[in-house]
Amino acid sequence: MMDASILDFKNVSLILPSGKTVLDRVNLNLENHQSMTIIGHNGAGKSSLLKLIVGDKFCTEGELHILGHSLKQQTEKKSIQKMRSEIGFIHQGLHLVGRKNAIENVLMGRLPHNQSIKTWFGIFNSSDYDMAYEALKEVKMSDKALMRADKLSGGERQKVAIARALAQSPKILLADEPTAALDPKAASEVAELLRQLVENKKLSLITVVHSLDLINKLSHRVVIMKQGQILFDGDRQNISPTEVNEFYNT
Ligand SMILES: Nc1ncnc2c1ncn2[C@@H]1O[C@H](COP(=O)(O)OP(=O)(O)OP(=O)(O)O)[C@@H](O)[C@H]1O
Repeated sequence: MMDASILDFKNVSLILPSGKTVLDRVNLNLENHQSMTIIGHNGAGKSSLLKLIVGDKFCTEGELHILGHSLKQQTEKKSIQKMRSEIGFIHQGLHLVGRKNAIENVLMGRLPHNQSIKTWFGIFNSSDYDMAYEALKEVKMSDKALMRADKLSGGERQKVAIARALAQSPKILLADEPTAALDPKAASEVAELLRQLVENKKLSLITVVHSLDLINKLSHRVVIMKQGQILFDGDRQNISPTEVNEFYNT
């Protein structure tokens, strides 16, 4: 690809073997350093869209390019691994290893960049430790680096999950409902942290959210999905809260 697109969906559909259409002729483009927030009802296809972006699933129709890689069933595994190393995924539901401490969890973000067999036994080199510590500092959690993940609060665990994605030195950050498990105060704090990090580090952020009030915190661009299709894709100023609410109630 010659343009600055880091993500390019052209008429992308995902149809399951059962015949169910999960994504229906999706056209979506994102340029470097841009962000977007995706909203939609349960089952609209948001998580499936994220799975296509990281190569966990492949489109059955259309064309998909991510960070210059064409993604389809036949794409070489090596090419998918290279692309994945440049995408930090902050999962829904705080996927941390409870018995490991914060910095050990963050170090897992270095795995895609470090194929040494030692890393699979938890032995990382000092530059990996430095990057992990730096990432914890960025989310203001360096003082809790040695605390077990299962002793941290929900908001702190989510910050560690963000640090793990940052330690990967990603070009794109994907976040699937990053504040879903948090109380409103912690949710607002984590959303603000994500916004600042994306701005300061000039990353691209693609976030799936459920709560409408988070949209304003995370990005100007809003994508609304329904039944596998994109109903709206534009600046949040071009859609009123009433219209968004109407969409949610239909
Ligand atoms: N492997 C699968 N087998 C059967 N159905 C699937 C599969 N993957 C996705 N679907 C269906 O495709 C639709 C879209 O699912 P998806 O998880 O992408 O939606 P979503 O918008 O992320 O929903 P939620 O907000 O509930 O997480 C749903 O109806 C889901 O049941």
